[in-house]
Amino acid sequence: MRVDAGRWGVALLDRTRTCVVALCLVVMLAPVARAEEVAPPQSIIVVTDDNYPPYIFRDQDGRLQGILRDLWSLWSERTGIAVDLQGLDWAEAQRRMAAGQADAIDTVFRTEARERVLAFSAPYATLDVPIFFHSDLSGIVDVTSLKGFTIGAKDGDACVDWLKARGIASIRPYPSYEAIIDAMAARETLVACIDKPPALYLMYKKGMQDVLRHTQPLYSGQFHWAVAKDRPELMHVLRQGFDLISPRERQAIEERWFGFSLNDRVQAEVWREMGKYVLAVLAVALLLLIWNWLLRRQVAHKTQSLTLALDELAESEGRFRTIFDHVNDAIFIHRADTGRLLMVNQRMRDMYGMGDLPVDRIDVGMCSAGVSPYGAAEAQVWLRAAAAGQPQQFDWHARRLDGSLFWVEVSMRLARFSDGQNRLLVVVRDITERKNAQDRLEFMAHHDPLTELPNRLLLQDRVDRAIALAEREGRRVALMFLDLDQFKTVNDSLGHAAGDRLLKDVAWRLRQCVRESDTIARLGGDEFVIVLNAVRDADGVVEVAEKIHKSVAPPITIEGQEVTSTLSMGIAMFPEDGHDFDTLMKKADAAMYHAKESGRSTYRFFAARMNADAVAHLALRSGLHRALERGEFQLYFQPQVSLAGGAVVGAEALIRWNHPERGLVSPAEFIPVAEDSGLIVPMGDWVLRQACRQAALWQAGGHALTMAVNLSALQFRRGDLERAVREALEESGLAPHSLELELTESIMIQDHEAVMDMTRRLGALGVQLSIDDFGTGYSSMAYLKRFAVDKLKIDQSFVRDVHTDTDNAAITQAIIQMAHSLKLEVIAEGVEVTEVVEFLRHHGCDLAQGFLYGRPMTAQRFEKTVLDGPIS
Ligand SMILES: Nc1nc2c(ncn2[C@@H]2O[C@@H]3COP(=O)(O)O[C@H]4[C@@H](O)[C@H](n5cnc6c(=O)[nH]c(N)nc65)O[C@@H]4COP(=O)(O)O[C@H]3[C@H]2O)c(=O)[nH]1
Repeated sequence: MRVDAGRWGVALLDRTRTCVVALCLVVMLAPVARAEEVAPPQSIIVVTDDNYPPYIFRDQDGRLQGILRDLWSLWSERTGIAVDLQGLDWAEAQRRMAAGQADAIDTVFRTEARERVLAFSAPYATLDVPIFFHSDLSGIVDVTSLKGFTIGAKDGDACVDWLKARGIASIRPYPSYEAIIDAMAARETLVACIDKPPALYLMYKKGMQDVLRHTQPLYSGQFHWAVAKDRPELMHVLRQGFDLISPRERQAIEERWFGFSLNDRVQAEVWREMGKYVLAVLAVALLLLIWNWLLRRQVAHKTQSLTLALDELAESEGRFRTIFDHVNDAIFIHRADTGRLLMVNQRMRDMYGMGDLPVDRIDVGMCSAGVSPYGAAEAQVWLRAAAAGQPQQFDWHARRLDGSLFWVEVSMRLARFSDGQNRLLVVVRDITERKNAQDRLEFMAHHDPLTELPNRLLLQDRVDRAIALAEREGRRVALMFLDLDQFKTVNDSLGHAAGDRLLKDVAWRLRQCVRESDTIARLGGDEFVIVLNAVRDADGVVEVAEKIHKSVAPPITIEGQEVTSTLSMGIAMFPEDGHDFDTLMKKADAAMYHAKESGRSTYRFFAARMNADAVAHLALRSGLHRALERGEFQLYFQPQVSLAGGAVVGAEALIRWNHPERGLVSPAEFIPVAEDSGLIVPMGDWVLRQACRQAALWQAGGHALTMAVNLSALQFRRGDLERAVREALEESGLAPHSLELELTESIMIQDHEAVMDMTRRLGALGVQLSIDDFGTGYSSMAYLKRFAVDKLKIDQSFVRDVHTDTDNAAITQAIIQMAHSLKLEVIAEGVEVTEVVEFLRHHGCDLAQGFLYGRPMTAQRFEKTVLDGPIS
């Protein structure tokens, strides 16, 4: 209700004001009319565009509607002058105005042409004229960008003149703005020049706000109404009439058609446009914010990852460094071109004694022995191959920074680094121990471990070379085969350690006798070979042989014993005796045996006969093996006589070999061979059984004889001597005290404890023990006391000439006295003449044995000549 009352109030106020204004207009116009004598018109014709919504347009019924219709109605109402407002096609409206068929024209822009004929009111609306275009087009921003397009425009519109004035001729005319908008909706026209207010109005009406866009205004036009220039009184009337319409009324009319004032509408449009921009800007800002946030998150993430990676890298670097420094091998990286080291591990520093020396002050050359065959030339070959991508592995003679040398195994390969540079990665292993072991093995393969002299293998090589050289130079080579005469005795009596010492001493002495270029080799046992290179003749060889004899002659002391060693030498010459190693060796060996047979401690050159002897010697060795099986051995017996009464009280069993071809062979020839081959043990057992059996037979025949049997050192060491003796006694039934075992001095002084034990056990069996060949070995009272021996046998070398040789007489006498002081019986062997018997009797010797009483003989002969016939 209050609202209605308000409206009514306003209407009443307006009507009152209108009456006042009309009255004033009459008052005001009266003097004018009087002055010009022109009466105000009763009615006026106003032509206008009929299609410029919302200013003026026709509704569905064809009636004019719009702001201008309402304004002119109000004007008519205020002035009392009827207004025939004619909405026409704009061109027609202009034509009628020009033809004087209308009093005023509205919705007209002010142009120069029009100013010439029309008088214009003040502008009442400012209208932008932009280009409208489909939103899917781009690049349309100003008039120049319109070229190539057909521009839609309302026929007779100011825009047509404006475009043409700017060279745009391709214009499609439409009867109204609505027709243009419809044509654009149908995409018949894509671009059009339309005044902005009707365009926006029509787009809004047809829901095409999003279909079309527009440029900045090409220009701005202003709406006027106008009258013919020659009708100022009419202009005056019209102006006064409009002055009667208040701005508020005008605004109310505009709001009614726009819904709000045109300016507000434009403002809203601006705000809407701005809003779009603001939204777009906000959206962009938001996107930027999100992007920024995402970027920050990504950066944070990356930073974290990077930190982690750096930590891992540092940790990995630490781990790498720990491993790098603690591996057992030295590792270094160096430049292949300059050899300069770039990186070394701790092991490398330790191995090469680098200390804290900066790595860039070391090059690989400083780490190499640099001596052939490991010199710079070889290194270059390996370095080049490794730099070409072929991994290399080789042994290298390395040098510590203090100059000392050692052996390494080097593995070298190309390493490509991230900086694109190629380096060599080198792993070095200290192989000094392995190398030394290899060298030692190599040495051992070619040398005798005891004396470190070349062995047979190396000897052969040296002989071959010496022969080749001598052949070229027309010279000779001497091959000397040496054998130590007493080695066996020393070895058996003083033990292996003593034997070894003797061999080493002899080796040392031999070295003093020959030139560096000559070769001394040890073949094993007591055999040595000397090769004299490039000798002129046999005289030179003789000189060396004598030098050698002199050199080995001085005795050496081993385990408190003075040992004198002599050598037997056989010499073969190239080219006379052979052209190859084997031949020369055989011949030198044969010559050596010949030297031995010739009395030892001498040398012999090879002669054809020696070869035959050597062959015979070999045959002896092999024949001996078969002799026992074939029953080729036989025992001979030599009588032992009591010097006091002249009775035969015993016999010594002496072995003989009835060789099928050679006849009787002396034990002096085959016993050493049997000892060498070990055959002496079964042979000794056989002798024991035979001798006991024979003694028992003789005893059974009424001859109370003791039976003396020789024992070899080997029987003591290897044979089960006690068992053999017991069995022989048991088998034969001989009383143990009738068996006398002859031991040599050399047996007595070997492995004391074992020998003492054995002699005690033999003694316990009840057998007698005597020492054979007393005086030739290491005659010592000490062991005579310790061993439970019963008898001494003075060696025949003293006895034989005791009547003529005072020295031997003195020795024999001393032995007899000493033996008796120890309560031992004494027997002298080698008694050949009665003078010796007298001497022995005179000095109290108990027994005698020798050719004087009978040579060794068969059992039958012994019975016939000794047992059955008295011995004088
Ligand atoms: N010039 C000369 N010589 C005399 C005289 N009286 C004895 N002979 C010899 O002197 C050697 C004594 O034996 P042997 O010293 O034990 O020396 C023995 C002994 O060591 C060894 N032998 C002999 N038979 C055996 C044996 O059955 N077993 C062992 N292990 N060795 C034996 O062979 C060596 C040599 O034996 P045979 O040639 O039989 O030589 C015997 C004997 O023929 C003499 O008045 N003048």
